[in-house]
Amino acid sequence: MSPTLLAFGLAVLAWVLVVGDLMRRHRPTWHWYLAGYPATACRVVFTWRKVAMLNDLAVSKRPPRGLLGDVVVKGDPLRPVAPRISFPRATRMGLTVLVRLHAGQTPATYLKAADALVHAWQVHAVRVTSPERGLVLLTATASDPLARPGLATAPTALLSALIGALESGGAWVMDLRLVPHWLITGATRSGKSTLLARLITQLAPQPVALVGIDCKGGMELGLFTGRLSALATCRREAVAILSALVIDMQDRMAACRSAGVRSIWELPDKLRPVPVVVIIDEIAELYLSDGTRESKAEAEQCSTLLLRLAQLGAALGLHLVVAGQRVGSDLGPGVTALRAQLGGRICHRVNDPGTAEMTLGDLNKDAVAVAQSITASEQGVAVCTGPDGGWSRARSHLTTTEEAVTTARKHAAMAPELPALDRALAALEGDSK
Ligand SMILES: Nc1ncnc2c1ncn2[C@@H]1O[C@H](COP(=O)(O)OP(=O)(O)OP(=O)(O)O)[C@@H](O)[C@H]1O
Repeated sequence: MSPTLLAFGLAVLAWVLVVGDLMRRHRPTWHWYLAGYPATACRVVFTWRKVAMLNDLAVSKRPPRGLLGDVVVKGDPLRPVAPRISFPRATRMGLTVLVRLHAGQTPATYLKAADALVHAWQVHAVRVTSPERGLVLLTATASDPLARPGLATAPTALLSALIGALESGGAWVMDLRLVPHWLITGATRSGKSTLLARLITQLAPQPVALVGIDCKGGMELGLFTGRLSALATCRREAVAILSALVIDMQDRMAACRSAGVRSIWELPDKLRPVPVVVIIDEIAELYLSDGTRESKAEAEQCSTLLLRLAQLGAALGLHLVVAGQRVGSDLGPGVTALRAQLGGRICHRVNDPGTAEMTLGDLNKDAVAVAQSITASEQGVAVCTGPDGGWSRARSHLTTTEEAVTTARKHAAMAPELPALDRALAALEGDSK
């Protein structure tokens, strides 16, 4: 090889590794394609064999036991071969590598090695999926796309809300027609109320009744009073509202039965009752009791009513969005049963592993670990489940208090009247006088 060619080759390599690395750290997308990607791709290709060996991804073609005379000898055979990989393919946020599994390997081995890959490739995260039997797809993201998420867009649809951006750069959408009930958890200041505010501002312009249950004295959901069809600010009011909703649910059932349909969506437009979304901020307030008989009875009533709504409400246009700092079976016997009915899950930063496990553990174990790694500075970042059963990191769009109040005022006239709920709240006032 001529010295000029060699010098040119070395210069290109140096540019890719040094400049590329700098740009990768502070990149907009074009920098990533231009420089960050070549540097990371080189790192993937050149480190693959070593990383595979150190993380037990490489397998020797020789058997781990052999005959020495009449003696069977066991041990690690020499020269393990790293699995074959495709050339790293650039994506907007990072790169992907397809790995062909050795016979006998499963994606679980690669899941365990994901952390090692993050360090070896110097990227923000590596996700492991298996798009096809025998193949594993390693998706590396160069830097955290949720640090400054772009404004994602999504088509508008009834009962569908654009919440924010997914780690993949796509839109984070909560579609209540697809997933009727949701559980949202997160420690204090993790972004739950902001997410609820975003949900309400998205649903506010739609022909949907919004009912708030905020037993923290209505401090969070009180901002939306104008657009809410009813608001409960203490557990007594919550019981009244939930009881009225259960009666309304029975009326809806009767309407479906007499029309010979199985859900309100099959009813003709004129007969279809308005969909209702019940938003609960701080579920613990509904379940905790101070030990008195009255308080215990109230908590049990709440638990039963919520469970009934969750079990039967989906087809009848009654949806639950339940948020809480901590969700565990210690809150009450009904909590685990309710959780099973809340198919959509969103887990912000949590203080105890139990809450992350309770929110995501029954759906996906890897998601629990990722939720636990969310830091206090990542407000609004959460792990959310998708309609396909998968999960993703995501960040809600920041909805300011002013924005929330303005939207609620603007669409106040759209709030459908729910006379049964008004009557139930008025009866309570009458009783207390
Ligand atoms: N998506 C987001 N992007 C940026 N900042 C956010 C986002 N969501 C929330 N924050 C910031 O985090 C702060 C706390 O959020 P929020 O009040 O929603 O937390 P919370 O979980 O409801 O807390 P608490 O349980 O104490 O009410 C907000 O004031 C806001 O500044």
